[in-house]
Amino acid sequence: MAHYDLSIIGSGSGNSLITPFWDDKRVVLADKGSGSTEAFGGTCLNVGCIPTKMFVRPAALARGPVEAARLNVTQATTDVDFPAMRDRIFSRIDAISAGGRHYRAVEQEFVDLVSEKVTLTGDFSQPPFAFVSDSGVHAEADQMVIAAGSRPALPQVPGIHLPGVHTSDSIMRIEARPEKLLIIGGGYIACEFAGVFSAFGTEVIQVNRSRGLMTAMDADISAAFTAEAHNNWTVHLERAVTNISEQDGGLRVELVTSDGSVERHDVDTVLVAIGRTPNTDLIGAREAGLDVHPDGRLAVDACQRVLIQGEPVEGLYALGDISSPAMLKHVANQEARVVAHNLEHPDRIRPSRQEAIPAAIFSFPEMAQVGLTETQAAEAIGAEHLTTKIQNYGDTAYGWAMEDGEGIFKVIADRRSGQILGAHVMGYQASNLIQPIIQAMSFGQDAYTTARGQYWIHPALMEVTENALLGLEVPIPEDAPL
Ligand SMILES: Cc1cc2nc3c(=O)[nH]c(=O)nc-3n(C[C@H](O)[C@H](O)[C@H](O)COP(=O)(O)OP(=O)(O)OC[C@H]3O[C@@H](n4cnc5c(N)ncnc54)[C@H](O)[C@@H]3O)c2cc1C
Ligand SMILES: NC(=O)c1ccc[n+]([C@@H]2O[C@H](COP(=O)([O-])OP(=O)(O)OC[C@H]3O[C@@H](n4cnc5c(N)ncnc54)[C@H](O)[C@@H]3O)[C@@H](O)[C@H]2O)c1
Repeated sequence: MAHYDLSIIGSGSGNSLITPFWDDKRVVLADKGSGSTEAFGGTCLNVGCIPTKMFVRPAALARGPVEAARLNVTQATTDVDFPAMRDRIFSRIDAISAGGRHYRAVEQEFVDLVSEKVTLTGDFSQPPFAFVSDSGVHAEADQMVIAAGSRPALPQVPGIHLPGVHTSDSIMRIEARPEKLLIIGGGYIACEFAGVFSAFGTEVIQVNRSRGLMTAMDADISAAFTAEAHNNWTVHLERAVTNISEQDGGLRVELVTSDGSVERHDVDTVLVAIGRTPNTDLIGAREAGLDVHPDGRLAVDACQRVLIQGEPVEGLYALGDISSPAMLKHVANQEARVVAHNLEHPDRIRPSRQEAIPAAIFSFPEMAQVGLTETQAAEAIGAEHLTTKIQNYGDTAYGWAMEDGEGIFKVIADRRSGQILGAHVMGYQASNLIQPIIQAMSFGQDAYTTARGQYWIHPALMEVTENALLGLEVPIPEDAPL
């Protein structure tokens, strides 16, 4: 069996662990590949954040005439060339993926690349830690990082594997833009693709079993987004998919409503987006004795060390979707930076940052969030101690310029101290407007100091953020900035 200094499973965020520190050591990197092309480089690059947002941008342009009409400008989107767009996007992505594979496999002699599915094997209570590949390649190492990610969850309904039924792994490479697309799910992926394909002219039917969309977000944002989605594409709530079958060259999807009646929709394409499953089963984590949460995530301590019977194992780390409750690339990247440090400095390991984790959903409209929802904040410190402000984009100068009628920026703080507890945004550029709040929460700045301790460019859209902060009822110290 080959022996290495470092073994990594997963070429997404795991790939960034191979810093110059390892140049004179031996590293093995195993990856079975992502998506239908089994590409190197993980989810974000190949089937996740990057290609989706490369579709979101042209979708925003395709919607341009709607805003233009509000502003007395007549424009028309006359064509969306989906195949050309798809080929442009993936010609860039596939080249990056292939270059990354070549760099590790060929140019870096100290790295061995195993392009196969691997499974943990042997005793994991102490080093060396070993895996075996499907074809029988054995490798053991003094330190190991499990960064094997997650995959789309599939509902157990008949017809789920029919051609034409897609997940985010395959929908972006389809031959042609669907005429009629039924999307199952009401979370991040479902809402982003509903925004994209509806902008391209596809008839979108979004089906969710709960009473709203994006229900994990603050209730005000979830309600506002659900109302907007109803205006922009067809939304059917409180329905469960029970069957998918082939029908007249297309697909027939059967739904059961909350009162038990059955609905049928004939479409050409289905997208399933009901959450993601951590890949602990694919690596045989339970069989190797590693602690696994009930939801399938690997259990780790604050320093990302994997737990066995509640105790951290020295030199055995996990990061990203396989262990993190927040399946987000910026979270996986931060954890990778921490794990890279801990691998290189086992005598002074550090914890990963779990505070003020933000997220954005690049749908139409865009949404962003950081910190606690109002419900969570009330549970945490008592509703009587909260102050909240919902700032309409439309009540600021740039909002007038946009004739914006939908954008809202909600901020929540502790009225006793001015500590910001959370922010929740829906509207144009939500992912950017929220950044000063992320910064304030990360550096412990109170709401008033954040608002008045700096200039805000007038009349930029960022005045939405400033005004939201100024709308909170928080203490203003005597010597506060003016
Ligand atoms: C459609 C979509 C859009 C997204 N958009 C965003 C976004 O806008 N912003 C954001 O922050 N996050 C987004 N995410 C989430 C983000 O992509 C993930 O959180 C992130 O990529 C996880 O990185 P990772 O390194 O943990 O796993 P991955 O990048 O998934 O890497 C894991 C790798 O391990 C390999 N692997 C798994 N099991 C084995 C095995 N047994 N043997 C060998 N190899 C194995 C996999 O093939 C994969 O290549 C999106 C996700 C999806 C699906
Ligand atoms: N912009 C981003 O940052 C971004 C984009 C895409 C994905 N992601 C990450 O990927 C994760 C997975 O995304 P997702 O949209 O698949 O999951 P999600 O958890 O965001 O949403 C899942 C949705 O599916 C519904 N659902 C669950 N089980 C169901 C069932 N059996 N039948 C019908 N509906 C069901 C849920 O009610 C929910 O609306 C996200 O949670 C997020 O962490 C992030």
